[in-house]
Amino acid sequence: MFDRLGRMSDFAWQSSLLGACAPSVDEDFDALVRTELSAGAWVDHLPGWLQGADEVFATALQELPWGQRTQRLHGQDLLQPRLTASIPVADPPAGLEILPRIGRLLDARYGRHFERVGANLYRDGRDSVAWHGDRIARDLPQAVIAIVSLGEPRTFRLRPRDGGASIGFSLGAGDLLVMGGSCQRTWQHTVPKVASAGPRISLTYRHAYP
Ligand SMILES: O=C(O)CCC(=O)C(=O)O
Ligand SMILES: [Fe+2]
Repeated sequence: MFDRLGRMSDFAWQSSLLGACAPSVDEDFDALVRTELSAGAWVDHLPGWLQGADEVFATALQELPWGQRTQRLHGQDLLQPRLTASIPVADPPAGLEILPRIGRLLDARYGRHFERVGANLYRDGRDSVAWHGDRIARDLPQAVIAIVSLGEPRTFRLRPRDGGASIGFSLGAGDLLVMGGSCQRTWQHTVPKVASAGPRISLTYRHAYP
């Protein structure tokens, strides 16, 4: 797996040279669009919220403690088809000070205290996450999970847990997508495999689940 990661380091180094600008976000969340889903679930999308996403991508790729974890499927422990890392929002690695700034803005807007960032690295189109509701939030009546997308675009899909048509969002560099209400209980989401894709990192902000 690390040769796949190695190739990406070159990509990150190049994009940080090309696109360097100090990262910032729009504090007013102008241009945010909410989609009401069924059963009290909703999803917010704000394209291009984070300016300087390429620099954040490059730093996150270098500095986060990436690992490939296993998941139990049909009685077998299988490697997950993506790399992951988890850090406290308040204490990011050097160069990622934008992460707590984003956390404070999300806290204020969504009325939660986002404590941890779960980062996911989709090295190419073979990496993915299957249909799921986030386990930690599945038993809560209401939960908010905010995702900031970095790197190359990938499709993020949502579908009602009980069946029905899915809806898709193309998440590009700097996009914010927030799932709320009953979304983790009554809907599922996925980032499906695709024939070809460049590397993407998602930063998933999660609050405490008492
Ligand atoms: O990468 C994404 O946009 C989604 C990640 C996700 O659903 C998860 O980590 O639970
Ligand atoms: Fe998820």
